Amino acid sequence: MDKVFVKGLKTAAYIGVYEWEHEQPQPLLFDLTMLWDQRAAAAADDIQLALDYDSLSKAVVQLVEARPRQLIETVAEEVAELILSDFAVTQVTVTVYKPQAVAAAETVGVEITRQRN
Ligand SMILES: Nc1nc2c(c(=O)[nH]1)N=C([C@H](O)[C@@H](O)CO)CN2
Repeated sequence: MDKVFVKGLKTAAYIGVYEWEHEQPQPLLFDLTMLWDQRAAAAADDIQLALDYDSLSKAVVQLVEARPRQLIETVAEEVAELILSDFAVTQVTVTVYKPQAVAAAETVGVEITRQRN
């Protein structure tokens, strides 16, 4: 199956288990990979038949920045749910990076793959 992807999507999120993490935003980055049959869009050369990575990215940023959360696992699940419900996608892989979480590490994160029921 074909894929549409977004790599390194930047957000500023209130995220973490510590009180101070809810007082200032910190970067959360996302890689998003969606299964998508692109043949109809390519044949018609029509954005209406494509998975629009621009509107999808904007929807993800809006969701992530909307409210504070404790765990990056929660953010990953909510982003996957949004993409499966609001876009005609059957499977999505969401990777969340929290680069400022562990000083000794380049980054930390989680990755999930979810399918539409
Ligand atoms: N599996 C997780 N472990 C941890 C998380 C998390 O979201 N998922 N969060 C924290 C703290 O918020 C940390 O990032 C602060 O530096 C610790 N472990």
